[in-house]
Amino acid sequence: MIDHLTIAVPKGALFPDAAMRLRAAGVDVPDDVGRKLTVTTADGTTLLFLRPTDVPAYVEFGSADCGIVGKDVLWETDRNVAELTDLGFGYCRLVVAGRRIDRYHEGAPLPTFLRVATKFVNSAESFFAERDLPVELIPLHGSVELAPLVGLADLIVDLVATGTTLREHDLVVVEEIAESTARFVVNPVRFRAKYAAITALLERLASVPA
Ligand SMILES: Nc1ncnc2c1ncn2[C@@H]1O[C@H](COP(=O)(O)OP(=O)(O)OP(=O)(O)O)[C@@H](O)[C@H]1O
Ligand SMILES: O=P(O)(O)OC[C@H]1O[C@H](OP(=O)(O)OP(=O)(O)O)[C@H](O)[C@@H]1O
Repeated sequence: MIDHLTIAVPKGALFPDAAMRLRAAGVDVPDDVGRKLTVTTADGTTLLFLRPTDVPAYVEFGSADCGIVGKDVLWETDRNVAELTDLGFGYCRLVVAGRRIDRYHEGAPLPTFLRVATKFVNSAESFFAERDLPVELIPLHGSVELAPLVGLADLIVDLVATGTTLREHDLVVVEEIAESTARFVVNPVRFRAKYAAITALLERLASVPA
């Protein structure tokens, strides 16, 4: 009997490359997801279209057998999913950034009690803790670059891809924390239960160049 897979597919920035890669691996992903939540393809594969940060939850609880998600999301989650491969696309860097005018990137002393705005609370906390820098983290959900411009924070920790958003707001990278790309993740129990179907998909995904 063939095991049909349910795959968690990220919407947003990762969707075009994730869809292209899945199609090259033989999964019939629609071009336009629009407001669709899920589709089942002709070969019986079910696709769930999710906010990227929700992918690990759907995979851990087994609502999806496997999925695609940015490494940056995995840094921030305690969800029990197994990362099987680096898919290579969705490259971006998690960085500490600040206002050019503050010259932190040129070694200007940081305020004693730094305020740092970010969506990446765990990564930021570990980064500053390793450097013994006391910080007050301000968790935000988006438009993080605004925080230093209006005095909410001294620094931000955020993703940078092209660098356009930083440049347009006269912000600069102070330090790089890590690099992120999209990963193929699985539910560890489902991996054993649907080993043949998941490894076949993994091999097809991994054989397509990024
Ligand atoms: N320039 C970029 N900026 C942000 N994320 C990027 C970029 N390039 C690639 N990515 C990847 O895309 C993912 C974010 O996608 P997107 O911006 O669509 O979601 P989001 O709205 O920030 O997330 P969510 O809705 O889950 O909070 C990141 O997790 C990262 O892996
Ligand atoms: O270096 P760039 O190519 O300019 O990309 C970086 C921007 O993209 C992301 O924002 P996103 O579009 O996910 O919006 P949000 O974080 O404000 O939700 C990230 O948080 C930066 O703002």
